[in-house]
Amino acid sequence: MSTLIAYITKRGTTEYCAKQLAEKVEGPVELLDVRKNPVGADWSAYDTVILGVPIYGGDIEREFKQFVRENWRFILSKRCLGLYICGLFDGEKGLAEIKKAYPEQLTKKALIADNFGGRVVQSELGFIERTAFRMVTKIKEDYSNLSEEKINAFAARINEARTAPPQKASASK
Ligand SMILES: Cc1cc2nc3c(=O)[nH]c(=O)nc-3n(C[C@H](O)[C@H](O)[C@H](O)COP(=O)(O)O)c2cc1C
Repeated sequence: MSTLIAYITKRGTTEYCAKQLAEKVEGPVELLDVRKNPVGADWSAYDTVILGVPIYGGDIEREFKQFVRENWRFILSKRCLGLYICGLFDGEKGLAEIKKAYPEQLTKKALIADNFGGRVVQSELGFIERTAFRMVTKIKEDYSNLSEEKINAFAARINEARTAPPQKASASK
């Protein structure tokens, strides 16, 4: 069985993370850019699903919300589920952004849900976005707190779960 990594991206960071995961997760992996294919996938082909989305203004894009809303039963039925976001805020704020990005049923089911960090290239932003970004973050330079370690740990957790037997026997004392 294969892994599906479904993501959306505005400026490439979330896609970069999806491609990194695709290299690190064992077995066949397919990438799905939800903006290019909002209808979704042939879900029966996958036992593992990874979802990735960037955070803008504390929220995620409507297109991705709709994709998850329309497919959540399929997503929930998978043996292995991993969720990530790309956002600059870490700590409590980052955790709150993960909770807001994904429905509770999915975060509960997920083996791992993490914020990989984000990247901003000032010259890629339009005037309004640049102004809003600078006001909120006070960051005026190009910036990255993207964590390769988190991507590696995420992939390792998925690989560990995929190779584990489907159900663990309950331990008797
Ligand atoms: C206008 C703007 C608003 C942003 N708002 C947030 C935010 O509310 N929370 C956050 O954690 N990161 C925020 N970010 C950082 C993005 O999540 C980060 O740049 C991410 O890497 C974008 O992913 P993408 O390249 O896949 O679009 C913002 C960035 C910009 C440019």
